[in-house]
Formats: sequence, C-alpha cells, structure tokens
Amino acid sequence: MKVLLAGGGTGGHINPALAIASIIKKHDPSAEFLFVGTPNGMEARLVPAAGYPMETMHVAGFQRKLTLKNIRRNCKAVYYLATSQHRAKQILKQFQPDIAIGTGGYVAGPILHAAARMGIPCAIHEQNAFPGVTNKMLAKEVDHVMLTVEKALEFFHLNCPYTVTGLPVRGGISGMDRAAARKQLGFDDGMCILSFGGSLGAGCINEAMAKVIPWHVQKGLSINHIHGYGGMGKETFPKAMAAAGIPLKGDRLRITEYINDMDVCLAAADLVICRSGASTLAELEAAGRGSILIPSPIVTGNHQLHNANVLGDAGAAVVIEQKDASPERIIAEVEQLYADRERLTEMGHKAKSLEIADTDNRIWNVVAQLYQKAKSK
Ligand SMILES: CC(=O)N[C@H]1[C@@H](OP(=O)(O)OP(=O)(O)OC[C@H]2O[C@@H](n3ccc(=O)[nH]c3=O)[C@H](O)[C@@H]2O)O[C@H](CO)[C@@H](O)[C@@H]1O
Repeated sequence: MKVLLAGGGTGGHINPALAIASIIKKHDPSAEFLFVGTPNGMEARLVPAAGYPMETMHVAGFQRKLTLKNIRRNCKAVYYLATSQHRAKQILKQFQPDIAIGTGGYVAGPILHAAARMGIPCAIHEQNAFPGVTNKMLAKEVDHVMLTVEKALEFFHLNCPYTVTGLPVRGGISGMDRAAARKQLGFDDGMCILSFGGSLGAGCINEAMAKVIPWHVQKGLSINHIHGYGGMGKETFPKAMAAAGIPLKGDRLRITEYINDMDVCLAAADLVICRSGASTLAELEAAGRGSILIPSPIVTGNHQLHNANVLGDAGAAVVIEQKDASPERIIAEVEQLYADRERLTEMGHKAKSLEIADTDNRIWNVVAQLYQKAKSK
C-alpha cells in the first residue's frame, strides 16, 4: 500500500501523521509512505528523524488584519496558492499513492485537494474539538473524516462518512502503576501535582506555579510537585524559585525545563495543571487523571477552550480561562482539591471514561476502507 500523509506547521499536526504511519506499518509492514510538508515547519525536522521520506511545498495562510507586513505576507500567500496546485500534482504523479491522509495545517490543503480531484481515496484527521480551516475546507472533498472528539462534528458540513477515532497517544502513557511511578521519582504518597504549559511552556502557568509551589512548600502541605517551565520560563522560573528559597530538585520537588518522561509523571500525578492541546488531553484521558485546564487563548478559533470544555462538561476537569487564571484562583482550586481527594479521584475516573482505547483499530479500519476503494477502481 502506498500512503501519502500531509500535515504540518506544529507538532500538533505532525505527530498524529507519524502515529497514523506507525499504525499502518503495524498492520501492513510493507506499506510505503511519503510525507508532504513545508520546508520551514517542524515537519522538516520531525519527519526525517522518524525515518520517513518527505517532499516539501511552500504554503502560507492569509492574514486577516491588514498591516503593511501582513499585506506582504498575503502577496506571498497568493503566490504560493498559485504555484501549489502544480507542485501538488507533480508530487502525486511521482509517488502515485493508493490513498492520501491529511492531518491539518495549511500544507494539507493543496495536496489533498489535488489528490481528491485525481480520484485518489482521501481522508482527514481532525485533532481538535473545533476544526482548523484547512480541514473544514477539505471535509467537503474527502472520502472519510476522522475526528478526535464527536463535538467537532457540529462545525463540519460533511458529504462523507466520519469516524470518531480519538487521537493516538504515545506508547506507555497508561501503562504505569502510580506507586511504581512515585518510587521512580523518589516521591512519597502525598498528593502529586504535575504542571506544565505545552512544549514551550506557558507564561500564565509559570506565573501561577511561581506562587503555588512556595505556597504549599511554606505551608508544609503533603504535596509532591513536578513542574515543566518550558523554554519560555528558562530565564525567569529558576530565578523566581531561587528568590522564594525553593530548590529545583528536592524530596518532593522536580522542577525542570522540559518533562521528558511524561509517562512516569502522569502515572505519578493526582492532579495535572496544564493547557488543553489535543495530545495533552488524550494523554490525560489515557492516564485517567483529573486536571485544571487553562486553555491557550491565542490559538485559532479558540480551539483549546472547545477541547477543554469536553473534559470540563464531563466533570473530568476544572476549566479556567486565562483571563481568570490568577495565581490566587489557582491556589484556591488546588486547596479545594487537596481537601477533597475523593473528588479528584472521581475526576480521574471521568477522564478515563472519555478515553477511546481502540484508536489504532478505528484508524486502521478507515485506512482499510480507503485502500479497498482504491483497489476496486
Ligand atoms: C499552541 C498550539 O497551537 N498548540 C496546538 C498544537 O499542540 P501542541 O503540539 O503544541 O500541544 P499538544 O497538547 O497537542 O501536545 C503537547 C505534547 O507535548 C508533551 N509535553 C509537553 C511539555 C513537556 O514538558 N513535556 C512533554 O512531553 C505533552 O505530553 C504532549 O504530548 O496542536 C494541537 C493539535 O492541533 C492543538 O490542540 C494545540 O492547541
């Protein structure tokens, strides 16, 4: 089977494409893959690192606010739009895929559009509860739409079947026992908080944790705490801790720029305080952990708030919009959950009940349907 995968820009679009490739490879080890991305997006690093070939094409989004800089950017976007169809056809003619799958990001637009017009069976995967512009457009042309959550359906006008597949999570996320994870981290059996703000960190979460950590340490509460401050907090967060007299690594503390062992940290945690990117939420569901979610307000269509509300509405998370997420408010929420561990455990169960445990099979079923369609042509 020859599979073309297109997606790019952020890890949020590329990692699902890589996960889909792994699922296909597991079922069909002889499958051949070609990724299509932009030369400057994160895909240019992540895809070759995962060992897959990639063709590139230039694409850019249109800016709505008309400043001089944006007019220049829009001129570039028009040029790319004019040349992208030719490039897309060239890539498709060379690789001759049986099927094509888009996982979002501008680059998926021209290539999936061209593939659909050439009669190649196509599908898209939408990671968020509020779909991106590319997927919304492509949904009218493809043969199948895969969704992480059913809620996204409200925003699509579909002419084709859909499957709620969930979002593939990294191996190991739900596999570890809480006690073993704590032992590995050197923690005791008090409450364990895990906080982080996406791969780069989040100013708002760092500001809150700069108060939350000294609060529970100075009060002597029985709390273990892991915090990932990200590149964004690299200069400021360790200084804030030093000023408060808090060590970055103590008996109950592990404060680091990036959390590399998220599987262990999630398993150890009782409460997670974080943004609401799609992968993070799928991981919270797989691990079955209660959370305080502070959606990033600067993402397209405010999709992180839509994502967070799926868990919030199910009672699996407390959702606090960034404008309301003062350190004092976060401390108050943590204090309540510290005092009511049963509620926290219940939130974890509710998160687990949202998990789609057979995501891999659901995705493979869609792929198999597309391939059958390709072979029957
Ligand atoms: C800022 C932004 O536009 N984010 C979007 C991007 O997600 P983006 O990839 O930035 O964020 P996600 O929450 O989807 O994934 C973050 C990943 O990084 C991991 N992690 C994070 C911090 C850390 O220290 N260690 C670590 O391992 C998390 O466990 C998770 O697996 O695409 C997603 C899918 O379209 C969207 O839902 C997000 O809104």
